Amino acid sequence: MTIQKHPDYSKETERLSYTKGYMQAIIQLAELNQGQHKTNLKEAMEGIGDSDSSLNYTSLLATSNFLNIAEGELKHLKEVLPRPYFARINFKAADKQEEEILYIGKISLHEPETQEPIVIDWRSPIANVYYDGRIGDVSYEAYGEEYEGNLSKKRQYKIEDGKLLDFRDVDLTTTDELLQESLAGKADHRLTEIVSTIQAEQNQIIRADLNRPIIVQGAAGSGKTTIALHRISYFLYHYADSFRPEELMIIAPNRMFIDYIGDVLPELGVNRIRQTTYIDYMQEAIGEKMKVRSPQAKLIKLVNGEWEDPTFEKWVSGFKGSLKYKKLLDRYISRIRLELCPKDDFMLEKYRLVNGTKLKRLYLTDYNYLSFQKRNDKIKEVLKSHLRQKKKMILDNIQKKYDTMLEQALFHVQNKEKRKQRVVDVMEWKEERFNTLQKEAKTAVSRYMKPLTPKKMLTYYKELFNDANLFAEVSEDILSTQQSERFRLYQQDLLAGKEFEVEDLAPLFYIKHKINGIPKEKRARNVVIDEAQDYSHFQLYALKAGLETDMFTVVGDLAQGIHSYRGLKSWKTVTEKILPRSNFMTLKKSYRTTIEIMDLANATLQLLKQDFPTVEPVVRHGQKPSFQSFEGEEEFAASVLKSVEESREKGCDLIAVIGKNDRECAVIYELMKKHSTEPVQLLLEHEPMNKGHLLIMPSYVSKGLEFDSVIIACYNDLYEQTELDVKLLYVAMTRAMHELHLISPDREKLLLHQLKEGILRP
Ligand SMILES: Nc1ncnc2c1ncn2[C@@H]1O[C@H](COP(=O)(O)OP(=O)(O)OP(=O)(O)O)[C@@H](O)[C@H]1O
Repeated sequence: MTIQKHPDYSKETERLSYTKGYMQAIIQLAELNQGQHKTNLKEAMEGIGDSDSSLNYTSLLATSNFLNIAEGELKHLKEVLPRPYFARINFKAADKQEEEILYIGKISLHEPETQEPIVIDWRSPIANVYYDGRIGDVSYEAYGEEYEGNLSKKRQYKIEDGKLLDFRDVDLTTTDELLQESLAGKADHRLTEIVSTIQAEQNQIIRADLNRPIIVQGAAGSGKTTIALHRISYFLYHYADSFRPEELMIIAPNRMFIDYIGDVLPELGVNRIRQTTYIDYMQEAIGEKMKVRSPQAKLIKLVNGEWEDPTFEKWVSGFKGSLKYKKLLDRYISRIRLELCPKDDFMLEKYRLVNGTKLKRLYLTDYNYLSFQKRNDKIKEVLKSHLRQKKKMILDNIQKKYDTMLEQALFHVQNKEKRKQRVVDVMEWKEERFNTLQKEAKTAVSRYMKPLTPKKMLTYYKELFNDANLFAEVSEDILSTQQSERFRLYQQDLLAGKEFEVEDLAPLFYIKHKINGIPKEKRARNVVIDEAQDYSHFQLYALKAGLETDMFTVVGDLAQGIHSYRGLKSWKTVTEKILPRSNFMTLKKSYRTTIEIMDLANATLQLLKQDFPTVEPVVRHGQKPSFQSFEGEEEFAASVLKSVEESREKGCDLIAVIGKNDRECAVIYELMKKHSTEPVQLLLEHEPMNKGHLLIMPSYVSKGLEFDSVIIACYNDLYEQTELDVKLLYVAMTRAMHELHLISPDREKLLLHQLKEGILRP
């Protein structure tokens, strides 16, 4: 049946043009308001969207005043105009007679007079029943109360450029066709908003308790990044009155990611939030000029097999990311605290102004919650205030003493000459005494505070490794004597070269927090961390401590943990020790990849010792992955080109050739430049992609990205059955949305020989 023949078609088209007319009117009015042309409003109104009688002048005027729209909102309204809503629900609240028809879109609009909703926002409490509720009896929560009702219809619309193209009702029996259609789309629309097709398991995460941290373990392609961004939008909607977007910070793995998400956030009505990478943020917050080695440097060396002693190098990274290292630093910080803590009495000449014990107590107990620098500032204030009060008293006493002396001179010295001399002397002594005291008083506080002022934070970090005895003491029963000394020398050597590893940033940030405090303007109240499996325990802990909040949204996938030598191997410590208030949730379905590709990726994952759950692809079929072997350069190039051609024929735009490492990719790139007729781009870092080019990149660079078609090419550097190689292969496979091709000298080089028959195309 064509949609035009649907009995509701004309009602639906009328509704659409009514909504659009209303929105257009508001847009024009808001623009008029903004232009301060209110005087001619009435004339200007003539001819505006008057197709519907309800758009009368008064109602619009009220709306325009009521909606004295901010520029950003107006822009958003214009953006949603071509698709004012995407779904509707028929809902009868338990306490009402009438069923309501509610249209769901990306903004909310109400009739100003009747307050009847024209469109409700997807983030509003009642919209939850669209995402969560099945047809029938449902409930939703709003402002702490539970509301019940009956959902009799869920209808989805396909509206493009303001035209109604299709609509269909969703119930228990129909699969979600809109989702299917959306997933069949192209990769260059990646990370668009998915408000119309959010799935129940994803909805639960978006709407999970906003006052608690959340940790999401989500399979590759399960929508972690997408869902994190939607949760931000949901959060800001709910706390619009009490939370400024600037107080929310997304920490993305690299700049490329920020470009990606940069497109989606405005579509979700989210502006002005902070977006940064871990390294950028750390450097900014630490506030010292530092040379930090590339975060990929270690991994690349590891993948290329270039480490002299990989076991030790991995151990160093692991240790620096562990809470044991935090414990070691805590001991060191404790010593610094004692060094900086006031002990002596605060004196002005022979006068004791403040008792040392009191100052010590203030520092160690009362100001315990503050950084050392801030405690220092407070102590300084205490000293200054005591000095101010007591100086006057001391000066008065001196004054009295000399007055008495003067009196004695005047009345008891008989000899005139002697008396005169005595008076002059007393006056001079007094002045001298006053001057000395004043001078003393001027510098008393700074003299007292000088030895208590913290050194530069980087100096402290370096000193820790330069002093063998000190390090041995603070590492006692944390590291063995041998480990301790080897680690100390490693660090000493590293820092002598004025370089830091990424793993040093969390310790430095933590020390800065304890010693100087992280400046308020650098802190955030709510933090979103993507690709969290690449973070270490200490990184997460330090962020929580330094930002002084546990309001974190942490999303990641342990199966893609290619940095697990420094990162997480399980979520246990994070949920139990670092973010104990958190909700832990999982996403098991993959929305990116076809069943056939996911079968292969799952089988590859099973080669690992660690037991990762099988990822369930949503029902979307495609071709089985292909495998081609080759002999020699010519055959290799021909195989890649054949895969590219096949993918292009299937309509794939974004195609990536993924090699194991940068070495391999450089070779493939040269070969492709020679043989391919299309332009080729080599991506060794996270840099902007030239869409329309054939992209060549190492497996670790592909993490977090997605392509219509992926060609995994193994020319020289084979994948071995190690944890890292299997994960790299898994990451590469799960980048594919529609097509996957594998090329290597033989199956073994891609670990395919271990897989059961039938997974690959014959
Ligand atoms: N409910 C949905 N409706 C439509 N598309 C979706 C939905 N959920 C996820 N997707 C799509 O699935 C793809 C994967 O999403 P996303 O990149 O957020 O996943 P991820 O879990 O972060 O992946 P990875 O860990 O592999 O990088 C994207 O193209 C996204 O648009």
